[in-house]
Amino acid sequence: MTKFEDLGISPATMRSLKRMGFEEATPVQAETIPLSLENKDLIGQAQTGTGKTAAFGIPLIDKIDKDSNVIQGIVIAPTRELAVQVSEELYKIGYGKRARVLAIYGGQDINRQIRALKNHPHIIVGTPGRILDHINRKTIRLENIHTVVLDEADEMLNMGFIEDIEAILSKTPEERQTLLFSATMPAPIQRMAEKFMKNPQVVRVKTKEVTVPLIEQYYLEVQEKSKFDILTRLLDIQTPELAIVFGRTKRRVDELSEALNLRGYMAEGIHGDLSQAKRLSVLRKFKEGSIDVLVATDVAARGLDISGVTHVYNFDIPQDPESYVHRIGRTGRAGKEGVAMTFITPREKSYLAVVERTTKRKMDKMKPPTLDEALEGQQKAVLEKILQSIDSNNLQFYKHAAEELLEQQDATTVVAAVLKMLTKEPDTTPVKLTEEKPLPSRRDKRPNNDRRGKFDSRDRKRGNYKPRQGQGQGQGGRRQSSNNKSRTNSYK
Ligand SMILES: Nc1ncnc2c1ncn2[C@@H]1O[C@H](COP(=O)(O)OP(=O)(O)OP(=O)(O)O)[C@@H](O)[C@H]1O
Ligand SMILES: [Mg+2]
Repeated sequence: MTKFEDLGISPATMRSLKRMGFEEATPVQAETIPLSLENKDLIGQAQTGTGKTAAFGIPLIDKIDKDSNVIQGIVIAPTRELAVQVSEELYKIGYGKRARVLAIYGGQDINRQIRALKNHPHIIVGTPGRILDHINRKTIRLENIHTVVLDEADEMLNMGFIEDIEAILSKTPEERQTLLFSATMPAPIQRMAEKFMKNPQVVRVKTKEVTVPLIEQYYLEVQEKSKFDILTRLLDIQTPELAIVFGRTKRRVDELSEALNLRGYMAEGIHGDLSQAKRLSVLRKFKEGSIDVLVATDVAARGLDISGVTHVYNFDIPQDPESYVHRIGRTGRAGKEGVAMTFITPREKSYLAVVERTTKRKMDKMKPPTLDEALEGQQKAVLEKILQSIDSNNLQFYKHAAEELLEQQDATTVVAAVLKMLTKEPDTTPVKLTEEKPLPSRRDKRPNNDRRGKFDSRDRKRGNYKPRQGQGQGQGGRRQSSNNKSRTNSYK
């Protein structure tokens, strides 16, 4: 275990860390902070939820000249929600030093951002499209930048974002420090990244698995049309504290959240077509627990740190194995446990092996639960609640009525009636879900014993390499149009 004191961090930042309750550095922090303080370029790859934000944030803040009124560091993140979250964490890290951090992202009034920029932030955290807008309007100047961070670097350098990133980097000084962080770093992306960097040190925290060992991983073989009933049964049995259900498209997310509400779950959806105000309010409600199921496209797959997420359900298998790693990484964070369940339709079965090859871990097969099992699950949840209520020992007011009832009926009958009343019977209200096309079957396209590498390159040449559909990262036209381009990190 490494103490922050031993990493060469300033007393002002140490004060912030103390206030945040950080006692020891996580492995990725211990390895990268000293290098970063020496201004080395870095590629940092470490599992989800292991503190990469503070790994780049602590040295970034520490190197700020507080008395200078220019922008000195810039962090680029793929989604608006992540930009907000990272800026909040940097604000906390910079609290001791009184560093000024500003988030600028699409969907927020640009004039408001221009006014905020007049307060001379030291660090900007933003999404690529909006940062470029400000550069073009000359409302931000990057000539005094000493550090550029690409959070979720592989996502930032995939085909959808690369042009924006190149444009931003070209406006920063040559001698800048460039830091790239992500839980995944496919080799082609890493090679591309190194072009932007000077002798980058690659720090990979040595662990066997790409995913977090504390996340239990299951898959269920299901027919497309039975997915929804199975999802609700799982929710009834597993009774997550907070759950995220990932769907492939925006339409899917809308339909799923509506269907969940019809069956009595408190669910809301988040995707790139919603207004920014709506996106932030859904996320806030989820964090506060006033909704307990968040239905999301991959817009919520990366970086979001929401404590209390105990379960992730991949209602649709993700479009690339990296996305699987990030989606399930919304649970099992900062040493907590989590459960991830992935639905696989018969035609998509070959993708399972690809995901497992990427994560270097086998998923356990789970049988889809039956209605009776769902009922049992709900009953168990009620029993637990009753036991909790007994523990809280606040029952005096009810005891007289209980005694009267027990004079008329035997105890087992009374308790059974109470259980029946409290148990939510599995709801089978019919719902409408448009069927989602399965990912193209890998087997169908691979003639004879052709190995995957060949399949892959041919597929790419034909332009038949599936871009992500409809997840809309909310970067405005730029991102939308680039969505049609192929990604470099899809299933290989
Ligand atoms: N040294 C530390 N001690 C205690 N908690 C920490 C420490 N470092 C980070 N954390 C907390 O751990 C959680 C996860 O951190 P963070 O979001 O930076 O993970 P990440 O590695 O960026 O994950 P992802 O790959 O999903 O983006 C956060 O709530 C953060 O505040
Ligand atoms: Mg992160």
